[in-house]
Amino acid sequence: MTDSDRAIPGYALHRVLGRGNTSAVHLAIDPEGRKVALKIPHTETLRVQDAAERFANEVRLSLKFRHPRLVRGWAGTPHGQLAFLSMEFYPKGSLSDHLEKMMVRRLELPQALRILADVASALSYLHKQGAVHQDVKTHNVYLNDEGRAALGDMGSTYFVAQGGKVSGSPYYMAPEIYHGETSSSASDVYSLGILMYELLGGDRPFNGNTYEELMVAHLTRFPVSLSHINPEVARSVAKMAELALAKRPNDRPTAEAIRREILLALGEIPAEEGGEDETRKVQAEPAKNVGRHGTTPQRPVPRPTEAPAPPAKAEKVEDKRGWNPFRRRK
Ligand SMILES: Nc1ncnc2c1ncn2[C@@H]1O[C@H](COP(=O)(O)OP(=O)(O)OP(=O)(O)O)[C@@H](O)[C@H]1O
Repeated sequence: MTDSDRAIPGYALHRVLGRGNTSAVHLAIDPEGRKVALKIPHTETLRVQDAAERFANEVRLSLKFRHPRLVRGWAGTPHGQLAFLSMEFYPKGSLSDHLEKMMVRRLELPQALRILADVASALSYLHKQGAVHQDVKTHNVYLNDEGRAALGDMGSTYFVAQGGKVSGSPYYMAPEIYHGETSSSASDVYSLGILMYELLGGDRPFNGNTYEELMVAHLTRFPVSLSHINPEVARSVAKMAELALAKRPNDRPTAEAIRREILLALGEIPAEEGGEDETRKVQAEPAKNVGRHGTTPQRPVPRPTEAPAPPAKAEKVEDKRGWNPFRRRK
C-alpha cells in the first residue's frame, strides 16, 4: 500500500494497472458498477504546485473533451487530498506497454496505420477545439481489444487562446520547442510524425543519449525517407510522415490531412471528424494488402524504454543535467 493507493469514496480498487511519476492508476469499479481506470495522484504530486496543477488540468480537460479517440474521463476531483480521475479502462494498456510486451520492432502495417489514424483523429479534434496536446508519444496512446487507439494524458494540454506552459518529451519535441518558442498544433503534428516513423519504420528517426544530443538531432538532421525504411508503406503516407517532420511549423500538414491519407491507405473513405463513426468502409473487410507489398514482417527486437518528460522551459539547469532519457517512468 502506498500513498496513491488511498481510498476514493464510491470506488472499489482491484489491482494496480501502472504507476507513473505523478500517480498510480488502478483498475476499479465505479459507483455505477463500471470497470474504470482510476488515477490517484501521489501525495508528492499534490504538494508540488506545478505537478498538482498539471493533474488538475488533466482532470478538467479529460472531463471536458468528448471524442471516441480520446481517453474518456468519467468523473474526477481536480484538487485536494481526494483528487482523482476516473477514466475509460483500456484493457491492452498503453501502446508503449504493448510494444514492449510484443517484443516487435514494428506492428503489422494495418494495425500500425489504424493506431496512427486514431491518434491523428484525436489531434484533429483537439486542434479544431483550439487546443494543443503537447505530449503525443507511445506512452500516452491506449489500446482497446478491437485494436483501436485513444490518446490520453491531457496534463499538458492547453487552449491556444489562453496560453499554456510549453512542454513535451525530448524524443518527440519539435525544433521550435527546442528553440524555446511556443507550441502549436504544428508541434503536435511533428510528434505525430515521430510516432509514424516509430510504428511504420520500426524506430524513431532521431536518437541520442542526452538531452543535448537529441536537441542537435531534431534541429539539424533530416530523417531518412520512410519509403526507404519500409517500402510497404504507401508512398502518400510516407510523404505525410516526412512532411510532418519539416523543421518549420508552417511546412507541416495538418493532423486532419494525415488522418485522411492514412484512412485512404487503409481503403476507407474519410468521413467528417467528430462523430462516433468517423470512417465509412469501402470494403466489408479492412484492406489486408496495405501499401505496395502487403503486410510488414515481424522482427523480434526488444524496445528501448520511454523517455520522461523533459525539463519544462522555465525549469532549472540542474533538472536538465539529472535528466536521463532512458529511465523508466513506471
Ligand atoms: N485508461 C487506462 N486504461 C488502462 N491502463 C491505464 C490507463 N491509464 C493509465 N494506465 C496505466 O497506468 C500507467 C500509468 O499511467 P500514466 O502514465 O498516465 O501515469 P502518470 O503518473 O500520469 O505518468 P507520468 O506522470 O509518468 O507521465 C500507464 O502506463 C498504464 O499502464
